[in-house]
Amino acid sequence: MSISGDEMKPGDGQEEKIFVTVRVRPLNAKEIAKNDSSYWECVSNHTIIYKNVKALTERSMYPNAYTFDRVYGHDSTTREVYEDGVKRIALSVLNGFNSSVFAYGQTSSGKTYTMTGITQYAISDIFDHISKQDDREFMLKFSAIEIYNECVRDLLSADATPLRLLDDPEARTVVDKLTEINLEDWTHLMELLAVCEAQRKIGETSMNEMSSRSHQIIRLTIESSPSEFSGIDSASILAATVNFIDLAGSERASQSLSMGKRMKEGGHINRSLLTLGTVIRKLSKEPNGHIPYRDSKLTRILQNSLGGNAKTAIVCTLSPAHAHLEQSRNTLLFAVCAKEVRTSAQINVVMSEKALVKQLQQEMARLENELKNISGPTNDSEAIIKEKELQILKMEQEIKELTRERDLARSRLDEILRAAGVDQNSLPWTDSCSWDGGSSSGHLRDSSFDGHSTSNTSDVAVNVKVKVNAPLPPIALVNTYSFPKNHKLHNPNEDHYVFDNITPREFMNQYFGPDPTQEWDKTSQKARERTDSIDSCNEVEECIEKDEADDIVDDTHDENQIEGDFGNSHAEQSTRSAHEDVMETKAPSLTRSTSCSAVIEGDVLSSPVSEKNVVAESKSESDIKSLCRQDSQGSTTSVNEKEMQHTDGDIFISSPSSNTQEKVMVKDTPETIESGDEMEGFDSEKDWCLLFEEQRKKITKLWNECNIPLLHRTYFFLLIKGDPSDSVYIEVELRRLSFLRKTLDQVASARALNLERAMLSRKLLKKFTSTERQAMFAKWGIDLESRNRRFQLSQLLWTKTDDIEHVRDSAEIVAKLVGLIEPDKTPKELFGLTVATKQESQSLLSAWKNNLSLLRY
Ligand SMILES: Nc1ncnc2c1ncn2[C@@H]1O[C@H](COP(=O)(O)OP(=O)(O)OP(=O)(O)O)[C@@H](O)[C@H]1O
Repeated sequence: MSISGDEMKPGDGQEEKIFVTVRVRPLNAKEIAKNDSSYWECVSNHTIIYKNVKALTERSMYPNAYTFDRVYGHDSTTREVYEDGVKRIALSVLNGFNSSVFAYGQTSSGKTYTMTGITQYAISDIFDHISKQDDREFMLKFSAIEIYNECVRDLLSADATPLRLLDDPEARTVVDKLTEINLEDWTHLMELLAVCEAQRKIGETSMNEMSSRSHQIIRLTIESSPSEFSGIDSASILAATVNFIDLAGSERASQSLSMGKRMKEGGHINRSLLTLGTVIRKLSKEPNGHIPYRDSKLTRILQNSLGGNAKTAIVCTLSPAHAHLEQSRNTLLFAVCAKEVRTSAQINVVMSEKALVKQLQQEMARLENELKNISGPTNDSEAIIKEKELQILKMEQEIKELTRERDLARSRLDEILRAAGVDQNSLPWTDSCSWDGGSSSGHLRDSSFDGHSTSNTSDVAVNVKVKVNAPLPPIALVNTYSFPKNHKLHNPNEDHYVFDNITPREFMNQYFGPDPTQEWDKTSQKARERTDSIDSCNEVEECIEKDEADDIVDDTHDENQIEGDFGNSHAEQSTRSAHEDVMETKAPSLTRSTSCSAVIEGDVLSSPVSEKNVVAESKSESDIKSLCRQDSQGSTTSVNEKEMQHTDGDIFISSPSSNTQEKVMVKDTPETIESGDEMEGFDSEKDWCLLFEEQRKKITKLWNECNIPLLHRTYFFLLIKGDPSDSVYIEVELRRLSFLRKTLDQVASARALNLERAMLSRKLLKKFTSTERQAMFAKWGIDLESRNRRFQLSQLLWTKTDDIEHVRDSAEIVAKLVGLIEPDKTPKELFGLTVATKQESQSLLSAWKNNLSLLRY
């Protein structure tokens, strides 16, 4: 491949000096006729001297000897000039290097003569070289311009319109709209050269009958690529140009005798050559300084050849005539400067246009991928589909989980109701289609949850383990529970209602009122803490009137009673301990009614049942004839062992065993207990004892079942004296506990049901967008800020979505029915839900349309 041994890799700049040769033509006929003689002699291949003896003896400002890369005398041939060095430069184009060969010299010095030969030799060699290359494919493009009077003209075009010079991105000057012809063969070349010669401005001067009046540049662009990659778009190619430049000759107007047009031409020629000389001089002296390439069209076009990416050879032609000595010396001075100029040629590897497009496309694809990685999929529809698919999977998992939770909740509720003896067939959820027909649904429809506040149970403790004695009507499960009046909605926003991630218990508390049982454990714990510490018995102290002088009660017997009758082990211990401490350290006197009131009206229990009413309905204490108390060992102690005294309405109980007295104030009882009537209403003391034991067991059992705190048990214990007068308090306690157990059972059942429904309805509502929900609620007149409305909504949705597997379909159907879905959109598009077919959707729709009325109030 290598033509001249200039094998280089792309990008490796090869810096080298311009190859400068000097050629002296022979004397022409006119010069011979004038007896002129040649004083220039090439004394070697590199040195030329001025051999005029007279001149050698003169003190001249010009040197007499000049050395260049090659010098040629008058007898040299153009072939020799070409072969010795110019050829290497010119043919480097075949290796991908830009190259330039141009002739510089005064008019009629032989520039055209020399360059014509060099151009043809070089192109001939190029053809010859290409013909020998089997492994590469070549393409030659031929173009030609002339610079005439500072105008660029296309020599291959009949249009004489000057062409513009443009700067490409790599700061190279290109000729705009220049004709480029694919060179086919030698004959084609000759034709083109002939065209150029015919087009070029040539004029007759006194010095040259065929004087070139313009600078001519013939450009050959050679592109080559390996044959194995021929036709492959991605193959890279070598592309370089070789310029053959025949400059116009400098001339002296006095010598050329030019006038008018020729004088003008000469002026342009000289100016452009002067600029060329300045550029060469500066490049040789100050290559890094400012180089005035743009001062002329010639230097602009030759910029790359003179100081850029090219290999350059200059042939300086001399006229041997003595008459042209000054111009010859100027030419030699130009040559001297030129040989110091360095260029830096590098292989030009360019992409084919198709390869370039393909490379750009690949780069675009890469950038798009990077963009996707940064901003996610650009295809919105694909992203939405993927998101919806994920939502479907998540929803299906939620449905499964919800189904499991519902089944668990239902089984627990069934268990409770079964234990309570409730007819489960009468419950509303047992028949999802009984909205209109079933009595339970009728209750639901008519129920007003705000208006059925039968009891304030917010402070009632509950641990639902009891079974109710009578079947509870289904509606009662709902109606007996009402929202505490002081309950505030934390956030009435319906989205919050639907999407908050609160737990079921928090959810119920927030939207259906606080769980009346939730504070109970705290209260119970609080009670334990209070009874565990004497210092914390403030409430007891409030109930005790201190009277250190008298009214000391011997509580030894009572302790035994607590242990045996009313306390569990913990209660026995803690209560006794507290009571002992109270008795020992403070010697309190107990105010019976105050203590009872504290228990009834205090923070432990607050029953809507009036104690006075209960007492009024109870058996009169005066009817109780006798009573007894049973100690922990089962022995009985007669009430007669105590002496009861009445003073100003106070009852003092004396215990023989302790010689202490207990002062009991009875304020709320309808009547005071008369001494001597203790056994009234009882056949015998034994009857009282049996009754007392029976009631004691009931109370103890209810205390445990209702998880009554120890504080209350302690207070109640302190009320009990062991005589028939206790029956009033025992009766009250039993009624209160029974009511409590029943109420809490109802509350628990209602809450369990409501929770289940609320959670399911919330699940259903989540199928809709916020806008859809708001439109739906607005259409149905549902105000979520109303607790009642919200509850009704949950009941409605519950009824419509009894089967959890239908929740999803219900969401779609409901949306369709309220006209929220655009007719041409499938539910899947709107909700991302899995509905197998459109037919399935339509069948579901028609099925639900039949129950359209059910969806409206
Ligand atoms: N080396 C040479 N041997 C024989 N004849 C030559 C040689 N060089 C030039 N000539 C002849 O000299 C004449 C002028 O040459 P040429 O036209 O090439 O000069 P030029 O430098 O191109 O002049 P111009 O600048 O005016 O165009 C021509 O007739 C040409 O044939």
